[in-house]
Amino acid sequence: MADLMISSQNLTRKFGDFTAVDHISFDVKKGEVFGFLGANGAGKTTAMRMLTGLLKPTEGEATVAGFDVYDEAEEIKRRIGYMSQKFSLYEDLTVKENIRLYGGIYGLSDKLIREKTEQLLDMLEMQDLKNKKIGSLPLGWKQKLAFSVALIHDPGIVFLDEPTGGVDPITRRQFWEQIYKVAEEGTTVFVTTHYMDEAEYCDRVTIMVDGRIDALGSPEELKLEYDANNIEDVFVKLARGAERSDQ
Ligand SMILES: Nc1ncnc2c1ncn2[C@@H]1O[C@H](COP(=O)(O)OP(=O)(O)OP(=O)(O)O)[C@@H](O)[C@H]1O
Repeated sequence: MADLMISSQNLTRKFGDFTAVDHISFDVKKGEVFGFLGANGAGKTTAMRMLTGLLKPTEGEATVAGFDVYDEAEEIKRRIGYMSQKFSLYEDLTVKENIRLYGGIYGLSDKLIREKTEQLLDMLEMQDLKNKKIGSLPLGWKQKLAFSVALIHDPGIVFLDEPTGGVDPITRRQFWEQIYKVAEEGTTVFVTTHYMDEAEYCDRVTIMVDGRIDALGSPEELKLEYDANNIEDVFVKLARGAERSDQ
């Protein structure tokens, strides 16, 4: 049980009469790269918001890093990293200022922030860019930096909401190398994506359709189960029966 970073049983969220997330159940182990797939509107962001302590579930149970999503949301927030396309770095601040800002938000001491800043700039080979405003950097660099900043407080688990949107396949591949590296070091990675090739890089994936988890397993298991050549085929077979209009 100590190795379980997420445990969800029948987690559900309704908005009025509409069920955005419908009784989803799954576990995620420490160090696992867990992919969350689904068409637009399937319920991925709502599920992620419940697991990160930002939104109360309507029913069901879930723990993240051993803490309960209903009563211990603040504990959860302190122990997770979070990166989304929408909430990211401050464009008007420099690379170094962004790192310092997030270090402060996550409660690191000034000394640790200085050390982490140097480590991070070296690791990302961004020393020459440290005084450049974020707004002037290519999207791929911003994503790599946002990912590293989400890990600055060494959380046990990081949630990534469509982290690689809008960049080319080579830049996406480099981003995934960063993901593997932190997973090897023991950090759990929960990632939503709609890039089907990225699903193949995950240890296990779930596919959400109309708020439900319709498939869950390793990419190999799912391809066998659905008699498909790749995850995209699995996804198409499942999504064909979907009802939500915005996909
Ligand atoms: N606050 C809200 N009030 C009412 N309906 C909502 C709310 N948030 C989400 N929904 C609805 O719940 C459904 C699931 O939305 P959600 O954003 O979780 O999907 P998603 O899979 O993350 O899609 P996307 O990739 O487009 O973000 C959608 O039909 C959406 O319109």
